[in-house]
Amino acid sequence: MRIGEIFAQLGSILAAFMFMTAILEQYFPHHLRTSLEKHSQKLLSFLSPYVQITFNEFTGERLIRSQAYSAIQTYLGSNSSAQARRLKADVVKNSSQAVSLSMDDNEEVADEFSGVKVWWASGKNISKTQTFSFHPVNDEKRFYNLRFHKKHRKFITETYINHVLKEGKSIEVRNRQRKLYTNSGSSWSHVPFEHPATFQTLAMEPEKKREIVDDLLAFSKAKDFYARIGRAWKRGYLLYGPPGTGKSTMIAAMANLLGYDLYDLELTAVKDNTELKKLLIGTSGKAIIVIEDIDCSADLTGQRAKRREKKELVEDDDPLRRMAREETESKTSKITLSGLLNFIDGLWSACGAERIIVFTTNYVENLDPALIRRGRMDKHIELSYCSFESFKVLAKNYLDLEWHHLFPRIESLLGGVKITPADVAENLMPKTVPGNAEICLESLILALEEAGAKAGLKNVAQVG
Ligand SMILES: Nc1ncnc2c1ncn2[C@@H]1O[C@H](COP(=O)(O)OP(=O)(O)OP(=O)(O)O)[C@@H](O)[C@H]1O
Ligand SMILES: [Mg+2]
Repeated sequence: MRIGEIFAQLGSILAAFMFMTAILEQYFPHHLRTSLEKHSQKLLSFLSPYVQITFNEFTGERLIRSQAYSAIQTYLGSNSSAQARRLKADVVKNSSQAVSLSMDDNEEVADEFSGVKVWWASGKNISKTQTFSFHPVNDEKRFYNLRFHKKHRKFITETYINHVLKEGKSIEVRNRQRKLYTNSGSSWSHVPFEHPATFQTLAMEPEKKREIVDDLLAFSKAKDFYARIGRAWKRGYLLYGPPGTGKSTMIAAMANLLGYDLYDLELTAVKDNTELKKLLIGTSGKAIIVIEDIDCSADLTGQRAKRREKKELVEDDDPLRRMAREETESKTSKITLSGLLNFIDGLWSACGAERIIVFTTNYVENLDPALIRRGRMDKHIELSYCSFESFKVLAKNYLDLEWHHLFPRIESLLGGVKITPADVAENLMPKTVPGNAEICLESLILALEEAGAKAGLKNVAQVG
């Protein structure tokens, strides 16, 4: 058939359709028309081998945006931008992406999963109820239609839809702008979390690094496991080691690896256990809660009492006022170790999921064994002085060097000197523009020799 004939036939079909619609509109009352439409649709779906499932954008009477709809939208994102002819671009709040693309209304894209082909179509209903308002009311209700062959019904409803929702949600998590929370009083305030640290750039022995990464990834995927064994989905890490060995850097790398938010809990700013409770309940899932320098924080009571005494002496010598203040202050219970442990163990279990708590300290030996026993702090990680393996990571990061003729000298010096990765990093910072690797490595060798000489002097003094 020639093109012209095809168009002519299409035209006559369209004309017949319009004629029928006009007749229907004119001679059939509204309710008859609706029932006719319904029956013809039923007939069509009876004859069709395809099944269709609709996912509406808004659910329930309070018109809450459906999580399934937004997960599907995200899931279809890459498919849509590759297949659909008309796309919608949106600036998404709380997302690290500049714009997100989704298919426009009345577009269709195909998807395939485990060899089964399905089609997703987007559409919108415009509500027919017209209410008078000074402000135009947007009554569009969007939806996605999932169409598939009826022989795959079981697979689609039991496996495919779950896969789409899970994948969509995890893409949402990966794309969202993560936050760094800090506490003031009993509330959190936040800024965007933009620390660039990754495990790749963290200087550490490769096997140890691998083990930590595996542990974190296993945790993040273990929702069902934790549910099955009846434990709260949380994990505690204790990072210990001298200043400048990468504890804080590792926490940022953890957050970047898992896509979690960071809550930096400053215990010295928390008034009492009630405030602590509020703060911890106020944290969301997919979060790392960090308490840095726990050895200093555990001694809170003493520090605060001392600080208060000093302040009172300076600020207030009216005995009546001082007595009144002392009375109110003695009423407020302070943070105690048991308050903290309660959360880590018990209360927390009841009020949330997928949380990692990280404690850091420079002096692990000062910590109360009750605080760090396994189950509370599941994994103890020592960050230590710079080894040659760690140095190689830093050399790659800072100088883009895999090997250099000065490396053997540095290796032998590192064997006998304690230097932190922070100090090594400082020496590897470019000193000229453009950077010169040799100058940096020589500056590091000098620093190592000086540190070696100092340590030698100390040893001699000790022996003497
Ligand atoms: N293991 C490491 N890998 C990569 N960089 C590191 C490492 N350790 C330290 N650094 C560098 O040194 C700086 C200080 O490190 P970081 O703040 O992580 O140390 P820290 O162990 O938390 O110290 P502190 O005990 O004083 O809090 C970081 O900005 C980072 O650039
Ligand atoms: Mg730190």
